[in-house]
Amino acid sequence: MRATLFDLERTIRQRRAADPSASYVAKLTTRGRAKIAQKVGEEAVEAVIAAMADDRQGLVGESADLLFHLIVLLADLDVPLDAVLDELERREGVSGLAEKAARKSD
Ligand SMILES: N=c1c2ncn([C@@H]3O[C@H](COP(=O)(O)OP(=O)(O)OP(=O)(O)O)[C@@H](O)[C@H]3O)c2ncn1[C@@H]1O[C@H](COP(=O)(O)O)[C@@H](O)[C@H]1O
Repeated sequence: MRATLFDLERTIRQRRAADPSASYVAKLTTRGRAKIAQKVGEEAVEAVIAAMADDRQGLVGESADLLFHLIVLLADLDVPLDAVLDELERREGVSGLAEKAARKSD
C-alpha cells in the first residue's frame, strides 16, 4: 500500500514539470492550487455520492480519484506523503473518542 502510494507520489512529482499537453498532472498544476484543491473537493463529494448510493465499485473508483488528487495537492505544497502516513502512524492505537475527550478537557 505504502509502496504503491510512494510510487504514485514520485510519478506525480516528476510529471508536475512535464508538457501540459501530454500530462494531466502538469496540466492541472499549471491551472493553480485553487483548481487542484477544487478537484480534491469534487472527488470527495463524488466518493460520498457513491457511498450513499451503496455503489461499492463506484466508491473504489472515486476513492482512487480522491487519493490521486490529494497527492497532487500535497505535492503542490511540497508536503511529503510520508508526513501524512507518519501522522496516521502516530495516531495508531489512540481511540478517536479518547483523543476528542482529551481535547475537550484542555
Ligand atoms: N492516478 C492517476 C489518475 N487518476 C485520475 N486521473 C485523471 O484525473 C482526471 C479527472 O477527471 P475529471 O473529468 O474530473 O477532470 P477534468 O475533466 O480534466 O477536469 P475539469 O476541468 O472538468 O475539472 C481524468 O483525466 C483522469 O484520467 C489520473 N491521472 C493520472 N494518474 C496517475 O498519474 C500518472 C501521471 O499522469 P500524467 O500526468 O497524465 O502523465 C499516471 O501514470 C497515473 O499513474
